[in-house]
Amino acid sequence: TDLTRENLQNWKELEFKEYNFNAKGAPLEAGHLHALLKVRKQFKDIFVQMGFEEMPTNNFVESSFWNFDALFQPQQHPARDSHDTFFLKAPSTTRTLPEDYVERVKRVHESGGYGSRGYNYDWKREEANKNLLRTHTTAVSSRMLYALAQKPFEPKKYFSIDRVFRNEAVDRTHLAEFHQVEGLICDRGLTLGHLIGVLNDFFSRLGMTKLRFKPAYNPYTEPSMEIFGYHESLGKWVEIGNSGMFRPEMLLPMGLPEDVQVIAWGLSLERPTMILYGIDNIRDLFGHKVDL
Ligand SMILES: COC[C@@H]1[C@H](c2ccc(C#Cc3ccccc3)cc2)[C@@H]2CN(C(=O)Nc3ccc(OC4CC4)cc3)C[C@@H](O)[C@@H](O)CN12
Repeated sequence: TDLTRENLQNWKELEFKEYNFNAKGAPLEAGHLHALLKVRKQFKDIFVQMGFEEMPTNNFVESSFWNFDALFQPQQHPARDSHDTFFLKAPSTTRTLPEDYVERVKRVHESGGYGSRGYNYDWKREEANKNLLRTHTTAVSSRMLYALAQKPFEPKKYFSIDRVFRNEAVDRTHLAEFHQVEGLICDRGLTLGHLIGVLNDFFSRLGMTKLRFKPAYNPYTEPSMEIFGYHESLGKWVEIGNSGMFRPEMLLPMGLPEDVQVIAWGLSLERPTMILYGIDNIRDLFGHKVDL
């Protein structure tokens, strides 16, 4: 019917069905935030609330120097061979390193110093130049601490949450890559007690209020502790991360003052996400069939 004035009026004569206010609306086709991204935001919010600044992690490619040598990880360490690490073919080597700092790292590996015996081996520059996919975000922490040491000292709290790559056999709970979460505090007079305190604070914000610590070893931290937390709903103790105090052999060649310590800890994003969302096969975190 054409839109004449009288036609527009005739709706008054039409019979309308009673409006059903209980009818459900049509389901909205909406997207979902991926569980990993929701947990990443949860961790980021916790770090920001605790006064931590985020480190720039936008370089998956790293030199062996920053990923290993700067951390006092010896060149013959098993983690540094191609069974555990993805080395790059092109560009296979890094271009620039701070030469004076490289000299101090070479010396502390070969003959110690700063009160350390060192490892007593021939440190090779070619090994340090090899490019790789970073195996931990601790490579970013070493860059940040070196940069901090080039200015008059001020205490800092940094965190990072990003992808790391390990050339390992994949299985139900391990992929060749995962997201590492890392926090560090750099200040004068820090002790293991401060580390235990900040870990209790950090994990209590995740609902883990009972923590236990077990002595552990990392090449770049001494002492080191594995962290366990009692998970109420699982009703059992779960391993929730690793931690320690960066060694003087790492901090002093950077130029940090002798009375400055750095406490640090790390965990993953995948494991807490799997626990928080009840996912028992890590592949269910990825791929098309996700409906978290
Ligand atoms: C090769 O994979 C290592 C990974 C990953 C990990 C381990 C250590 C570090 C580190 C470090 C570090 C140490 C010293 C200084 C700086 C960084 C980072 C990631 C998780 C670390 N882990 C881990 O995330 N477990 C975890 C964390 C949180 C959590 O939250 C609860 C649900 C609320 C539950 C579980 C422990 C285990 O899963 C472990 O089997 C697997 N680990």
